[in-house]
Amino acid sequence: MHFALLYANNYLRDEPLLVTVGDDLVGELQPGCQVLFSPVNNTRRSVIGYVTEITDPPQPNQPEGIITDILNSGKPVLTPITLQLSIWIADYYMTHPIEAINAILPAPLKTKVSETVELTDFQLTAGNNRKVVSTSLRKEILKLLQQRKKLTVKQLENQLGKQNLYRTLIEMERGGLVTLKKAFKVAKPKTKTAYRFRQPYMQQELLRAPRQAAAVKQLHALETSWGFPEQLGITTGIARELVKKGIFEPIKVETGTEFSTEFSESKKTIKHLTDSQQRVLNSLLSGFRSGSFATYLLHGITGSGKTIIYIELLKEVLSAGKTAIVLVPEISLTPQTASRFRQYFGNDIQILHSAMNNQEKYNAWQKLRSGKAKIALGARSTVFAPLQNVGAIIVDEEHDMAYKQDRTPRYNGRDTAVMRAKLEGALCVLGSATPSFESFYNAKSKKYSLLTLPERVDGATMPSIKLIPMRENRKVSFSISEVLYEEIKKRLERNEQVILLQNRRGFAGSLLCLDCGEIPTCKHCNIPMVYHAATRQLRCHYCGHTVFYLEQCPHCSSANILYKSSGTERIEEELHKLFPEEKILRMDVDTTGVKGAHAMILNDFHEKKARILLGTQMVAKGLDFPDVTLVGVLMADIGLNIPDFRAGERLFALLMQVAGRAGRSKIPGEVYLQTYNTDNDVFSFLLRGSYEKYYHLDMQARKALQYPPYAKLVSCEFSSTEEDIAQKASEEFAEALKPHLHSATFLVLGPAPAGIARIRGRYRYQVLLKLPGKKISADFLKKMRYSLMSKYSRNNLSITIDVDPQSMM
Ligand SMILES: Nc1ncnc2c1ncn2[C@@H]1O[C@H](COP(=O)(O)OP(=O)(O)OP(=O)(O)O)[C@@H](O)[C@H]1O
Ligand SMILES: [Zn+2]
Repeated sequence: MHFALLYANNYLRDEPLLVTVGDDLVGELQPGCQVLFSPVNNTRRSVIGYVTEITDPPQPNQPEGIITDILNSGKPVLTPITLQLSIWIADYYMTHPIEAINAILPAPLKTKVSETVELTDFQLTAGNNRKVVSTSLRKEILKLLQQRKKLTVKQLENQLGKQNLYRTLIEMERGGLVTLKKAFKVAKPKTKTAYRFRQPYMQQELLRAPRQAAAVKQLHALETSWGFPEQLGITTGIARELVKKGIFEPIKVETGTEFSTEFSESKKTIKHLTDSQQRVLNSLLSGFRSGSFATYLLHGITGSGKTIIYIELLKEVLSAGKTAIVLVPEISLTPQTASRFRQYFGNDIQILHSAMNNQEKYNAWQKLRSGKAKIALGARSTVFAPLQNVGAIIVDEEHDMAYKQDRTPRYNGRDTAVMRAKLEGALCVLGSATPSFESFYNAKSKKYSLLTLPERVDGATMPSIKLIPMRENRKVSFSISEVLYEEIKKRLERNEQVILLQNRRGFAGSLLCLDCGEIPTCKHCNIPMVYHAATRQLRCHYCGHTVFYLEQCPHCSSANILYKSSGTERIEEELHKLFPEEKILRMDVDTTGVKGAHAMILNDFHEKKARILLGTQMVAKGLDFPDVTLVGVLMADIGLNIPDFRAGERLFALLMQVAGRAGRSKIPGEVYLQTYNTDNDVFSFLLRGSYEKYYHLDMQARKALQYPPYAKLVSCEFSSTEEDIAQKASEEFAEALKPHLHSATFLVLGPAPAGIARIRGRYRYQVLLKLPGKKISADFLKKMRYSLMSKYSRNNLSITIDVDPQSMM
């Protein structure tokens, strides 16, 4: 008898299951293989599992089932290193190994979609290779395939009345007779009807119906050549009227955000690296050549030319016969970076993004697994790319919050990258103009090697930053000061470009009644709702709940409403009034909901089809446009009010990043921040351009209060549809913890209702653990979790443990 250890779906355990291996599979099976196994007591059920070890001789335990087949052509789906990584994730982030494995593998690999079998050309032309076709079973299979060309494994099994054919098929594949692969039904992309002008728009067209006229005007103003009825402020009925009149025509537009490679930029040849770039590259290259694990933090100011250093490093990695991983925060937001890498590496690079369909994802994964592509570039989960022999892992914009996954397993892609590099014996490079304070601390304490690029390339200088105190300055519109207005005007006169940032949409558009003080809040989520003028609706940004809004207080009917801070949409209107001739590009969640929208907006800006780009945080990320000479932040204080100890760090980074979009070539840039509280430390250090001084200041506060990096945080969330259960469970948890931890080395905060006390009808309580001594037994926490969950299983209790939480709302 032969045995193996495996983790299986639906078995939420920390220890692997012991199973027997069918005799015919011995020799095929390797650690990392995806298999089907049948539990002892239910041989008809088959569950997908992942083998971690082949053990022989047997252990004293009773086997819990038998492996009946191997999937994925018998090739392991986990490399020895991604297998180790899954165990590390499970341990560090306090989840189960099977959950970590399921996070590592892309969806199409985990589906029950049966693999299909096809004859190869070789088989059709070269005649039969006697050795391989010798058994009658194989002959039967070939005969069936000759009739039907392509069959799923299941169909073959049914037709032949046999089970577990994989083993045989794998051998036939090896003999070159058939190929096995998964084929997915490609779902038709979702589309929605939009409208565009049938003929080029002509001003003289007189429309008496005011709504139709407004819609025509609105469509003219949009950055896209088409618009959905709600963007045009009309019903589908009115849109059809316009179609009848021959003014509009309907088109189908694909919805869903998708990365588009349509961002086109001609390849820039960089003749030689600057001295600083060369110095940094040399350090990285010698680190790489030494062949051992090391982590570098590349602190290069905005516009210092980090991308080309990554590219030069990767060239060396590939020529040494190794592979590499590049992580970016959100791929749709950085089409420019992705396209630059592609220009250099062509087919050697595989870009991964969440909007690929299953077939594309599956193909991309196989390409990396087989070594046909040597570089994987993508967001967070790309850290799990099935590459072997990884020589370098690059984490661009390493400070970005998007690296943290906000569902189980709650891993941080950046930290996982460092761990994977360690397991691979590879080089890890974390790059940013505003490193996370944790990473900077690690560099200061010599855990990482610090490399700096202190100046911009090509003689460009850092932009100058100025504050506009809003209380003392005249405004030309609700959200724009006279000073900023004049500066924008100056840039337009010189045909330069402007980027305007309005921070965070969740806070923009909030309402307050100046008569009764009412703030409309979502009845499900207990958070303020946001006003959307286009649809005249209030919307909850957590659960999507909407209500109609008539620009008056729902409580006392007063029309005296304060729009606490304006959303990008409202600012766009103000800009239209101030600069009626100017085309304005707006980039926020509303304008980027359709396929390729980010790239489209950025392309337009790149080609100078518009000179003003207005947006949320999206406009702060990595954009590199030489003609941008002015950056304006409309309410620079927003962001400081988030209940989070990292609020200062985050706002500092955001403002520094957005400021860094200005003056990236010969013409110097200027940055204006409209503020309400000019005394804040964030602003004073920003004016001095002193990232490091602000870091030291913030570190003092963190040290005093024992926040990371001085302590490790673990946040435990208790939620239930019954409020008292969530509260009771969290109290019991906190009580049970106390005797096990010594007050010198830990702190338990709470329980308290979470920042957002209710989401989708569930009440949430939080217990926050600060662990200066770093370690708490994961086993202990997990056991408490299980026992509480089973105690309150009838009350719908769920407990989420978040290690190193990034946001505690
Ligand atoms: N040695 C060089 N000579 C001339 N131009 C260069 C050189 N190195 C980089 N550049 C150009 O400088 C610009 C800025 O480079 P890059 O976008 O890599 O900056 P970055 O460090 O990533 O900045 P940010 O952190 O703001 O995104 C790019 O247009 C790039 O092509
Ligand atoms: Zn809601």
